[in-house]
Amino acid sequence: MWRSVARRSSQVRRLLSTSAPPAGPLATVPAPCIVQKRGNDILNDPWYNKDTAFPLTERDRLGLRGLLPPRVMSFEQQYERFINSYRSLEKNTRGEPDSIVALAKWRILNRLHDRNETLYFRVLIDNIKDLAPVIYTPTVGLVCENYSGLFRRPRGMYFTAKDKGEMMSMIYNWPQEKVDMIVVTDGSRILGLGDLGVQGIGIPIGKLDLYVAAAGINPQKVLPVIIDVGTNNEKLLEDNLYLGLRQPRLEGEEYMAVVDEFMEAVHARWPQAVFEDFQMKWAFETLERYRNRFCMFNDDVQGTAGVALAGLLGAVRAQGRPLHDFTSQKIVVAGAGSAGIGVLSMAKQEMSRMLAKTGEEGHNQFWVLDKNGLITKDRKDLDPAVANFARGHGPNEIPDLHEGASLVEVVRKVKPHVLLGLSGVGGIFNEEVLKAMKESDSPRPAIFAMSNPTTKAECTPEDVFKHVGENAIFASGSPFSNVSLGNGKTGYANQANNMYLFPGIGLGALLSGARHISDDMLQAGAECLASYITDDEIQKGILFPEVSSIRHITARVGAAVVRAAVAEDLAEGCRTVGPKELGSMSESQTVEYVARNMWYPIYSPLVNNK
Ligand SMILES: NC(=O)c1ccc[n+]([C@@H]2O[C@H](COP(=O)([O-])OP(=O)(O)OC[C@H]3O[C@@H](n4cnc5c(N)ncnc54)[C@H](O)[C@@H]3O)[C@@H](O)[C@H]2O)c1
Ligand SMILES: O=C(O)C[C@H](O)C(=O)O
Ligand SMILES: [Mg+2]
Repeated sequence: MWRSVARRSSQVRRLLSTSAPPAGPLATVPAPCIVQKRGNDILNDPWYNKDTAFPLTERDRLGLRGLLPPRVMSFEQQYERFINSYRSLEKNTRGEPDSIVALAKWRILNRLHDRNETLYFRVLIDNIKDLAPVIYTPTVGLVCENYSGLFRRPRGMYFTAKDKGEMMSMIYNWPQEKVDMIVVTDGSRILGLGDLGVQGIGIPIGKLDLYVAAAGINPQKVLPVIIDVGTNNEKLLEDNLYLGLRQPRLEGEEYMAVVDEFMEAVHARWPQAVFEDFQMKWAFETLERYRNRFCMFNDDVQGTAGVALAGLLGAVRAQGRPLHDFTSQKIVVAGAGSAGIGVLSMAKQEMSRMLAKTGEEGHNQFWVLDKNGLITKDRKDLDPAVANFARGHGPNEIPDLHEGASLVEVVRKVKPHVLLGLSGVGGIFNEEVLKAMKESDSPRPAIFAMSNPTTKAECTPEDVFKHVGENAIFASGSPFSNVSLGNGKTGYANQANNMYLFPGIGLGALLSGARHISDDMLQAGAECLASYITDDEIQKGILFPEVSSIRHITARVGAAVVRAAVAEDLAEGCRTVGPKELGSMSESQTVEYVARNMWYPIYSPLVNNK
């Protein structure tokens, strides 16, 4: 794989330097947009509303004369006005508790989202590094926790256990003819915050904001969905203001029947869905059940796996070793849930692929812990997905590492190259554990604290560089600031979040017209991400690109996914571009094709058709 990564990486760099960045508008004169509405109905529709930027001719044409103040502002002026208010808010809330500031920022953005989508997404795209933490992790976690109190307007669709038998007709209540991307949760495991019931809808909303900002999915064609089958969160059940079904979660066949009906209903109208933040048992069950029947993937299992794999390969490069040495890296994973097992499965697959090329035999390179400590074959009632990684009693085992051993014991004895956390428990990579990582067999011990939101991160970058040393490599699921190490040196706080992959996987699947999303398509996306970072950056401890380049990355990941779909004969083409044409595109032409199809927020002239 390394050769293909290196080749791809040089092509990607060439493309970056020679072609226009996919972040900007591709046509200077936007195509007109036909609207069926007039007057106030347009002003109240965030998809068409331009606020004070409606030109006079359009105000006449659309019955808006007199409904707006007379001065016509430009898009740029509106943009500046919003950014100024946002910066004032930052200034005025300085010194307030973090959660107050975060929610104030979310509110001002959410109000813009509700009012004027074009301006909202331009603000988001141009300031993605600053704003991703507001619309996505960590603030999205806070928003979900407080959703019932924050609720002002609905967004997306709410399917519940009480809608059984009605979903097929309900799906036609959604006003848009076409939907390209659906993100759905059942609210059962929201980030590391547990069961938040209906309030989990904040996650599909936040993820779809990223689909628009990073992948250029048209915001008129996205659909956030919550499937509310109740909640087992006692606090919510007792809360009078809770907006979801006040009943315990459906389980077993009753649960599956609701999700099955939703999938059939949604599929009757639109093709693509992404599953997000389902508790482990349902994450795996629904993935197995639907992945070959529908064009869907589970982002926590599969998106996370690809991002982690890119990081793990980066950690090998940082040690100055050939990629093949990945097969002998010792990896300790804290968390045997949907994300942890997803990562382990993909990493194991990658190791097997590498070993198959040289005909070598591999060993179990993973030590996995859950809330009861190290998982061994002595563990009773092991989930089959987890059992694959349980430690045994063979000659390759480290003596004395018993069932249920603590994290610090495991790290001390294994001396892993990588310590990866997907436990949802904040702070478990404590001083003792990190000091044990100092004895790692790697010259660049890597610590991935991937749990979200920030409060659930297994450790902070400060702790890592202090206790493990300056040569350590750090990545986290939620954003942290880099650490100044003195002597002008920087300890990089990478963000290892599935946001680097899910937009590209979705976009690639859409633009290839893939019937379903295969392992090869996912692997191609992960390899593309891994190749994005140069050797110089890797040496500095940079494993993932800046969030500000997410649109560039997504165009390339999307193209890699398209090409993998074509290679596997899964691509049926999209709109006027058929499978044959997709197959004849070179790598750079595929990137251009993907970039060309990314929506970009500019005001289109509106033409009334009523
Ligand atoms: N960075 C990313 O892109 C990304 C992607 C997906 C999930 N996540 C995060 O990963 C976390 C877990 O997600 P999930 O879907 O796997 O959840 P899950 O509930 O399915 O799994 C959590 C696992 O952690 C284990 N665990 C609990 N306490 C532990 C401890 N003290 N030590 C070791 N293991 C412990 C549990 O037993 C379980 O196996 C969440 O915080 C989520 O936000 C991050
Ligand atoms: O939502 C995120 O930030 C990443 C991931 O999907 C998670 O569940 O934590
Ligand atoms: Mg998730």
